[in-house]
Amino acid sequence: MPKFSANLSFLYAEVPLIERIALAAEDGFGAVEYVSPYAHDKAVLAGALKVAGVKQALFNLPAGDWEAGERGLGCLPDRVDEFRRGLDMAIDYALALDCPTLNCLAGIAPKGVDKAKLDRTLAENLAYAAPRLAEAGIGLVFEPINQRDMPDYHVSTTDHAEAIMAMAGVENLKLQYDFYHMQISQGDLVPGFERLLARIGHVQIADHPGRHEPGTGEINYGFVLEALDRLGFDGWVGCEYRPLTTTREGLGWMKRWR
Ligand SMILES: O=C(O)[C@H](O)C(=O)CO
Ligand SMILES: [Mg+2]
Repeated sequence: MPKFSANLSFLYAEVPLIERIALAAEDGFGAVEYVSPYAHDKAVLAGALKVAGVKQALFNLPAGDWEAGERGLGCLPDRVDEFRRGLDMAIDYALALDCPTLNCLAGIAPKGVDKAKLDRTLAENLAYAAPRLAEAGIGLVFEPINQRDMPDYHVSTTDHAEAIMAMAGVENLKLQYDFYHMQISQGDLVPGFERLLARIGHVQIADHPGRHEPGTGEINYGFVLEALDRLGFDGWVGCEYRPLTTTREGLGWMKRWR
């Protein structure tokens, strides 16, 4: 049975983040994840997880100035110091929240900078972070994101991500396989997942078009989720979709998997 994590940057958006944790638990999610915990006191977050009885599955390394359009520091050659400082803060939060996995956002490719230099910077940052996270008992993932939702995001395909992993050459580095982005960037969803299974540390789901609940679009999530089970994927499956109406009204698709 897939283990579902509620992505609180998308679900229960009608209430503040801390309150979303209890709602996710009431609806049967075993874990929560979100883009960023850093605006919140880690003790408050840890307390809310404990009271609700859910785990923290994932969050992202500090990703720069989100409001200004930044989407990660991973590939940015002039932000390496900031990346490293952010890593320390992320480890601090992950230990307080008992979070097993952190996601590194590669970032938007700056105009006019050689792509090979961006690749090298990303690989070096991942190679710096992975062993430090391993020492703290935390896994590292990074995620290809489609160009339509995030124009100029540096990594959009699994081929590119695999090349970066080969350059980084470290243990403790896996992929975040987001079926929504994969559908837009390259398709071949289940065979692609199966080929990379041993290198996948976290999964996320949403339907396409619209990035809404499974069952609202063209992706056959019955088939996809059965495949995850059949293939023995035992990581968290993050529900990273925008509910068509409210989160609760849109949870019908999950009943089959309880
Ligand atoms: O957008 C996504 O798919 C991500 O998983 C993310 O965390 C950045 O928005
Ligand atoms: Mg995602």
